[in-house]
Amino acid sequence: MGNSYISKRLASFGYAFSGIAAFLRSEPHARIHAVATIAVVAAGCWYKLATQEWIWIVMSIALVWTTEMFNTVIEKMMDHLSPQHHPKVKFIKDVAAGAVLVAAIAAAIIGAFIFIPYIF
Ligand SMILES: Nc1ncnc2c1ncn2[C@@H]1O[C@H](COP(=O)(O)OP(=O)(O)OP(=O)(O)O)[C@@H](O)[C@H]1O
Repeated sequence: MGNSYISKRLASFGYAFSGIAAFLRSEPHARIHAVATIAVVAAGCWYKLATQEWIWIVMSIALVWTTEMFNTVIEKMMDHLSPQHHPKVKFIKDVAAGAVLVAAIAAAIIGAFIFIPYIF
């Protein structure tokens, strides 16, 4: 019983990782986020950020990735459930896209607060 519990939990991790891989493979936006993430982490290492600064950077990166992943899920779900044009689908997709924009603006502001003093 213990073994089957652990193997089920491991399988769930496997599905979650394959979800991340599928997101990276299928979505051009995901690859843009991956490049941006690598650039920000490289800059953070270059400027030797403090622990508090890393915490803000990691939270910002996670916020942008999670909102983009949920936005993709909502888009795919609506395309599957309601392929025809509908004002409610427009509202759902636009609000989901707006959530990504809010996260991206917040991440850009946090990035500016952290990196501008190092750069200048
Ligand atoms: N079924 C629909 N009914 C009404 N409006 C829609 C519908 N599908 C898309 N739209 C409108 O088109 C916009 C773009 O939708 P789409 O699903 O192509 O997202 P996208 O941001 O272009 O996605 P991606 O670039 O990741 O493919 C939506 O935000 C919405 O305004």
